[in-house]
Amino acid sequence: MVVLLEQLTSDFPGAPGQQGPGRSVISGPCRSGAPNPQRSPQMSVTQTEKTGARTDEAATLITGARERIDALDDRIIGLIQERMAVSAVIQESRIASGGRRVNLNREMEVLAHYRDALGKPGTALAMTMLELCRGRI
Ligand SMILES: C=C(O[C@@H]1C=C(C(=O)O)C=C[C@H]1O)C(=O)O
Repeated sequence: MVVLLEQLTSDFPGAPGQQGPGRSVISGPCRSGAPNPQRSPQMSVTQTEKTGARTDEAATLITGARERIDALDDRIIGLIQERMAVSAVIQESRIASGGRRVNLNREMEVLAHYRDALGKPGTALAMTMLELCRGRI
């Protein structure tokens, strides 16, 4: 499954780095199973398979950058959980006062905020986040 995900996310034709200037084309012996002259013996097959890199240098860079991404994702998830808790306080207060859980005018403001910052995918991200915070409507 891990290998499949790796292929899906980094080896499909439209993946970042698959096209355009600066992409090094690997051909010849590497593809036919013969030893890759760019890959040193110290580099474990596991690391190259995990990163999709063809050189030690790229594998090291990718491994370090992925650790940063994992740390960022942990913080993003923590912030989303914090947002869910704050949103719940608002919703419970409004419901207790006799109002409704959902306030569409406010949700439009949130959607516009994300769209202005991140473009069209920002809207989709905000919709998912709103669903996490108030459930499906
Ligand atoms: C948190 C609120 O309640 C609901 C949840 C929202 C959110 O999580 O951003 C926005 C609007 C409401 O549907 C609010 O009104 O501010």
